[in-house]
Amino acid sequence: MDTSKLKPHDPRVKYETKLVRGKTYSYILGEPEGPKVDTIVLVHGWPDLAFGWRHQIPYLMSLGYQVVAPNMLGYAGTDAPEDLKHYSYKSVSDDLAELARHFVGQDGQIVLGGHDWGGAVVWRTAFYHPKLVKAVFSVCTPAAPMTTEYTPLEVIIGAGRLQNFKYQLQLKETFVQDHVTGKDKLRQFFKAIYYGQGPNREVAFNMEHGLIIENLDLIQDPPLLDAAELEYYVEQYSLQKAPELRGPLNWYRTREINAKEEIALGKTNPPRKLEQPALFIAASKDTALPPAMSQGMEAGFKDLTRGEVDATHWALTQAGPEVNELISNWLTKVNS
Ligand SMILES: O=C(NCCCc1ccccc1)N[C@H]1CC[C@H](OCc2c(F)cccc2F)CC1
Repeated sequence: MDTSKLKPHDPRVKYETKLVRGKTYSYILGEPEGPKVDTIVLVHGWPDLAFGWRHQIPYLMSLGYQVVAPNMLGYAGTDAPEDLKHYSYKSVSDDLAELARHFVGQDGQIVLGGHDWGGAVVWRTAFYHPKLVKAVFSVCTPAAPMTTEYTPLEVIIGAGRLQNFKYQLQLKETFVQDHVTGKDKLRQFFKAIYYGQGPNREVAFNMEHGLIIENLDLIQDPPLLDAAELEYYVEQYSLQKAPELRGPLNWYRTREINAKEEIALGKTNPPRKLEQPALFIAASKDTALPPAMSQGMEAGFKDLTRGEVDATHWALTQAGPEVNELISNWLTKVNS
């Protein structure tokens, strides 16, 4: 079968929606041609879409996997609830579990994969739903230990730690959603996020500041998105009513909610090593999630496989074949 990357509105996959714990989720569904080996659920990050897995979906289908890639809460044809509680790791994990069970039944199992925020989500989902998740992988995002006390990000960054997360101090406020609304601004935003630059190599997004609004209109075509893909991102984000980035940015407003939830859950469900086979793929040039952040994560796993690809944060598209090979080799072990 044709394992080339999905194009926008690609006929090789289906585009469906399901009501999941009161929210409508839209998702890409890819069916294998022959007998199904397993079901894989793929979870994207920010600012991305199910389409962000376009290099992986046809390839995994050709290996015999049924692939379910949701647009996560706040994105594209999925609901963007106002209440931030719906965006917590625990709530999103429970959404993914319910969505997955539509495909594998109450006692079935899935392989679960994530990128970026989706990587953070899949580590927690494997913890909260150990019977459902038979194996779990994350691209770029290392596993963070369960929170035992809440420290505001301002305090952590003010103390000189996690400087690569400085941009999150801007994203959690309303500046970006107030200034990036409407198709033209969204188009410039995606050009900036996917490494487009101005005529004098100006950038309009970096880890230090986040969005640099004064450079936004200078940004030219991005190296990592072709014209049709760029339009698809603009079109899909425009399915949300203005401010279109409110839902996606809500993920950056969950830090206290996640901390409180994990502290409470930790009392009845204490941290333990993940028993499932796990794969972590680092991206050598990811400035938001540098490989060094994964130091020591082995301590949380019984069976962790590590890989690395030579790519930026957008490793799924920039190093598609290399990511696919690492996943495939690991899946062979999982199913052996
Ligand atoms: O903000 C994120 N992605 C946006 C990248 C923007 C970008 C655009 C263009 C080029 C490069 C970058 N990702 C989040 C994902 C969750 C993370 O928080 C939880 C967490 C920890 F704090 C520590 C260890 C693991 C862990 F999961 C915090 C970064």
